[in-house]
Amino acid sequence: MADLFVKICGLRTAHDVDAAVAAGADAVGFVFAPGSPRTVDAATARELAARVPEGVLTVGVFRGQAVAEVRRFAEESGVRGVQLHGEEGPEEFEALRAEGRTLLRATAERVRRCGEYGEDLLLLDAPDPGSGKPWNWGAADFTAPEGRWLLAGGLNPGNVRAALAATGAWGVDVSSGVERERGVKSPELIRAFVGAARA
Ligand SMILES: O=C(O)c1ccccc1N[C@@H]1O[C@H](COP(=O)(O)O)[C@@H](O)[C@H]1O
Repeated sequence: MADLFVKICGLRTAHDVDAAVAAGADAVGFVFAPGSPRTVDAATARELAARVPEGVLTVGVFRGQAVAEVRRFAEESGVRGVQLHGEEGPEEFEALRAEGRTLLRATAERVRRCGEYGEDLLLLDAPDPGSGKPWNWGAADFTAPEGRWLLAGGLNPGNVRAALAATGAWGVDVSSGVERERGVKSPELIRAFVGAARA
């Protein structure tokens, strides 16, 4: 599955970014949501994003933050994508769309298709994002949404193939599963994850 879209999230150092890009990630994420062991400030994200080649999408990750704050972080860091994990509705997506960024809508709801809120990519995640806990994507009654959607939540090099086989996801997103300890990425696990996802 050569075209599988892979996003590596929660990067905090130049080393992390270089490892994700070298492994072949399509997108890299910087967490701006407060309270995460992966949270970075806008200036750090700007430095990290500057290392990322044009063809790789840089994404700012937010949870329950006001549009004005999302906009400020996005502008200050220069990320080209915005991932929202809160209760945002179509109005917030519409407001952010005006800035021309790629919009990712992250949800634990059973959403039927990508694009209902004007998002470019839909992200089906666990109720507790960034926890590394899988959700029941393997359940018999799971119905994949239509369109471009990413599976996230508790993925790792050991389970990503099974997750893709069970769901048929268009892409995958990982954070905890490529860390050697909470908040600390492992280049080896990043490589192993991308390799397994695209095997
Ligand atoms: O990574 C975080 O700490 C985080 C905080 C707030 C919102 C989202 C966060 N991460 C996102 O969670 C999923 C999957 O994480 P995991 O692989 O289960 O750890 C991914 O989309 C991250 O972007």
